[in-house]
Amino acid sequence: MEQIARVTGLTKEYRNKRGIRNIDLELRKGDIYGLLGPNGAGKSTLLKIMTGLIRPDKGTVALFGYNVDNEFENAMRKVGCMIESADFYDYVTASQYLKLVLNFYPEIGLERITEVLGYVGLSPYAGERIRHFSTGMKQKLALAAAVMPNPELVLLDEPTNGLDIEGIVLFRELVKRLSEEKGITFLISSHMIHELEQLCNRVGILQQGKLVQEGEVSELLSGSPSLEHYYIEQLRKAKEGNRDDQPASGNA
Ligand SMILES: Nc1ncnc2c1ncn2[C@@H]1O[C@H](COP(=O)(O)OP(=O)(O)OP(=O)(O)O)[C@@H](O)[C@H]1O
Repeated sequence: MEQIARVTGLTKEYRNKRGIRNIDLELRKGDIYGLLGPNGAGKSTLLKIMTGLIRPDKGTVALFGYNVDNEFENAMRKVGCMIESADFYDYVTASQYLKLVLNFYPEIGLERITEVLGYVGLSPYAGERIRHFSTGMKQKLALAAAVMPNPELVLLDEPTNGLDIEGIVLFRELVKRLSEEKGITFLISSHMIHELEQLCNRVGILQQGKLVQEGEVSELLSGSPSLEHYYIEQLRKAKEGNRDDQPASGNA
């Protein structure tokens, strides 16, 4: 299976000694990979390094075979992302905002704006100022921007935060559709285990900055009644293992 992303020995320690430690991770074409972990486990840190927003102390990230650190433009060419809650110029409308995003992609026509607004269910609000949007609507707009360049890899940090039930279902259907129809590979961080169980083919569990477990959802579920059950079990084991270990690198 074609390799889309390769993370090797990734380590980032903030001044407070927290962060992530020695993460290895691989994304293969077509994966919908769920990154699970409690608050402070290191999910955002990992995604920020993968998209070049912060630099690691050690380790490398290769996207499509290009190193994010020194071949950034090539590495990011086929990547869409939504990292932490999106900040917008809130005096512009949804369409105007997406038009600004299009400035980064001169090869893409204006008709794509209508298309991506339709994907996320925001067509009726295309002409409305973002200032009047709810949190969930902003999340949807950020997702629309992430898929704008027809990416082959999409990295999403807590994408369902602030979404209502309908929004969550719509999001799930959208990811599944983009995965099936366009073959897009996804890395999605979330606390929402049930969401990831229904959506992902593979998951990794981050705990206190370390990737303590990963695998195919179908395999993990063969020995557990649910992903939630499996997840809680893994966190418990990791905590027990940590008692005799070094001071934790995360605060989870
Ligand atoms: N800029 C920073 N300076 C110092 N510590 C930080 C910084 N950013 C994150 N941390 C710490 O690093 C650890 C990992 O944080 P991170 O935001 O990556 O976790 P997370 O898994 O995304 O958490 P959440 O689910 O709460 O968003 C936490 O202990 C956090 O307090």
